[in-house]
Amino acid sequence: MDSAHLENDLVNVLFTQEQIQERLGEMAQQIAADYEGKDLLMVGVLRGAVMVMADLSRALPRHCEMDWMAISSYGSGTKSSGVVRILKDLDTDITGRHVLIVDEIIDTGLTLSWLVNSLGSRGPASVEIATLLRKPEALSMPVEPKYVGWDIPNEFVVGYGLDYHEKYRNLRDIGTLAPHVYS
Ligand SMILES: O=P(O)(O)OC[C@H]1O[C@H](OP(=O)(O)OP(=O)(O)O)[C@H](O)[C@@H]1O
Ligand SMILES: Nc1nc2[nH]cnc2c(=O)[nH]1
Repeated sequence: MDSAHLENDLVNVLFTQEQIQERLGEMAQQIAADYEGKDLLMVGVLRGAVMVMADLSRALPRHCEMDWMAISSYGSGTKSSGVVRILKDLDTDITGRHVLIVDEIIDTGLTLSWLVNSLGSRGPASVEIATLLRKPEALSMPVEPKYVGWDIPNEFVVGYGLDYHEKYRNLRDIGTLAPHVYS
């Protein structure tokens, strides 16, 4: 599959790579201001958050540490159920640390509300969330990301870390897939 083919599978580009970098730059400025004088541990949620973590952290004009978690949500079909299992835990002791969870999308909100509770029980100084995208369903969940790139409609999106059957994560833009991909 060449890159031209990859781009052609998008029916609608929601955010271009330029828009994504600009928005992440704005979020980074806000994060830098909010965490001034504090240590900052950014926790990426594998695998989709790899791109956001790479670009958001490099847009930060300050030091930060990074760690990663891999979690799996169980549910029927493609829906998350909120029953979460840790596949890879943090290597860092977060007691007394300022933790910023970095993810690319909050959909139902189940995964991150579980993760905030889980990390919150380890005695951190604070736990906040930065997500590039948020879908409407998450607004009715007890999960309040401090930093949100964009609120988007309830559509399945791919690119910039977001996959469809593990493909399209390496697209630079974010968009919706053409119907022929699903058939
Ligand atoms: O708000 P929710 O409905 O719980 O969904 C959000 C989760 O879904 C995505 O991960 P996914 O399970 O697709 O795994 P991936 O990062 O490995 O692609 C995303 O990174 C969040 O962790
Ligand atoms: N690729 C992808 N993964 C998701 N996980 C939760 N919502 C989405 C979405 O819209 N796209």
